[in-house]
Amino acid sequence: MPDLSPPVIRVSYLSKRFGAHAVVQDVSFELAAGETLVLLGPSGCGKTTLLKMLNRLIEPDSGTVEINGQNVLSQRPETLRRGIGYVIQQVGLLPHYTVAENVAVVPRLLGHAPAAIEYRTTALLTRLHLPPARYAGQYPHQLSGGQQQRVGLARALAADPPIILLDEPFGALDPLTRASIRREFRELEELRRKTVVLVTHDVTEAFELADRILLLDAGKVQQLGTPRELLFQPNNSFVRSFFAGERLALQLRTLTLGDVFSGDELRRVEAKETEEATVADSNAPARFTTYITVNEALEALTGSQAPTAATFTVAELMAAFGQALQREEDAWKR
Ligand SMILES: Nc1ncnc2c1ncn2[C@@H]1O[C@H](COP(=O)(O)OP(=O)(O)OP(=O)(O)O)[C@@H](O)[C@H]1O
Repeated sequence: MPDLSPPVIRVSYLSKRFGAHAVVQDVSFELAAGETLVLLGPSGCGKTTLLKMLNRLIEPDSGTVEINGQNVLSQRPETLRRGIGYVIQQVGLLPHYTVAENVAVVPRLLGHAPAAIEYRTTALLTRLHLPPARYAGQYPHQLSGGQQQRVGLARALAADPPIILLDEPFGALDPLTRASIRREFRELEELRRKTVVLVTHDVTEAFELADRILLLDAGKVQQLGTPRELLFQPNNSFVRSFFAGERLALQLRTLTLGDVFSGDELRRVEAKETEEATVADSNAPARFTTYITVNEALEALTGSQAPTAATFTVAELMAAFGQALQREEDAWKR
């Protein structure tokens, strides 16, 4: 049976001008429940304007946005926004409220019971590595940028909205903090179930987080597709040149062990891992499954927790990766 449920977000022919400047032009896309769409493109291409039209912080000139099959214009903006989590680069925490009070803002507006709010706040802060005993009573200025960003994310998740919009959520952080928060973000079970639209101009970030990427230039969609499609099957020269500078890094993050090794080779690795797996605790080294990316495998092989079960070396992995790239490029040429 085909799935007849409407997409969670459906955007049709959305356009917006500021004066003579057409900032978003005829943008359409659909997003299924649980999908993460990344809006990517150079500075000023209209990403933030597009994102803000989803929760009516900006009203479009033409086109429609439907959330769960309902036109957003038929709902009061305040009601609509309470059902959609929103995180911005500047975080926007209330300076005179504690961390716990900041997280509780929307659940309070929604009239949730105080005990339920406290339970939820405690759980979220714990999950986001901000132990409540230490951080719940602190004020935003007492936190580092990365910690403030986590509080912003906890606040967006507090009322458990099915949709989360994120505008350059890691933009203000230094590259190392940025990479580690991004990893935590990806592993957060809470977010995996949600429909997410995330704005970034960072291609690595887009490739790590996106199920699909919408690449914009001057307000127009240049390509909408999976990271793999954008990388190996670019629609036009803009798409190709946009990724040219980081091609190798992106290829390493796109191809998985399943792509580079044959089924037999992977079965050998998995059999050895199973044989050697003694305690499966959270400190156990990463396991080499079909789905882990070549980049993750390289990090595991060269890191302090190199899996003893590896049946291949870095050199063998790179050779197999080179061959897989060739196969991939040949396949798209055909
Ligand atoms: N309220 C406004 N009035 C006039 N022009 C605006 C307004 N908001 C945005 N713009 C212009 O629209 C264009 C797109 O802005 P937008 O913030 O959507 O881009 P962006 O892709 O998110 O950029 P960045 O990555 O730099 O944040 C820019 O040229 C910007 O100057």
